[in-house]
Amino acid sequence: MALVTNDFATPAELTDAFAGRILGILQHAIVEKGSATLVVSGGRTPQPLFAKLAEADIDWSKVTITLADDRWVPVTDDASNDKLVREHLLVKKAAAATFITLKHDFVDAADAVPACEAALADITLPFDVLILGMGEDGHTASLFPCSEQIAAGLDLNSQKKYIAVQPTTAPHQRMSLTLPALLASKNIFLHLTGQSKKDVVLDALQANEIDKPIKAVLDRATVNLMWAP
Ligand SMILES: O=C(O)[C@H](O)[C@@H](O)[C@H](O)[C@H](O)COP(=O)(O)O
Repeated sequence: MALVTNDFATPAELTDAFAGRILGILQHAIVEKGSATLVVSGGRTPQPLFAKLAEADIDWSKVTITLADDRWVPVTDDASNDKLVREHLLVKKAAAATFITLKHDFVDAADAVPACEAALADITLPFDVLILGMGEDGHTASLFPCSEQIAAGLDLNSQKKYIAVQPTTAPHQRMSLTLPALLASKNIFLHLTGQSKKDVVLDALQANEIDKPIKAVLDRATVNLMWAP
């Protein structure tokens, strides 16, 4: 499919423009169908974007927000994406949004997959907005190339929306949307800063095989790269 590159001079300019893009899509979805869905990723990159979105004056009560993935840690743990979203996105005006957590009360993430599937059952796919991040290893969401679960996570025939992942190059068990679930999105954004990550994306585009999970998304969807140095 296609990579649409949107380069910005600074992360601040990226944040402002990206927030505007997202809010426009959400607002259109609310007007068109009375609701909107936003899937966000965790990590460090999205925090300024979350702060910008949280201040926006749209009808957040019509928006459902969930995570592309989470670390299998208590939601009080600083590594938790659930905590990140609750502290930086579900505040101010965006506090009125509905949030679907991935973190259920199971010791092992694998035991929580049915609960995650059930929690998402009432959401009509495709998602309106999906925001992906990426690691230097080309992982996206928690589809890690190092994990034993990567083939299952990238299986386009999977009927599952979630998969429990045990990366070997990153801490914590993870819960992640599967590739087919990620691709069930009307607008897919890849939110990156720094030249090295951009180079990973450009190399993945040129690669002949899917050696990096991000390529599985790039090959099958129109991805809007939102990038700043
Ligand atoms: O749980 C996570 O860590 C994310 O969902 C993951 O996919 C993230 O987007 C990348 O690892 C980039 O993270 P940074 O923005 O911190 O570089």
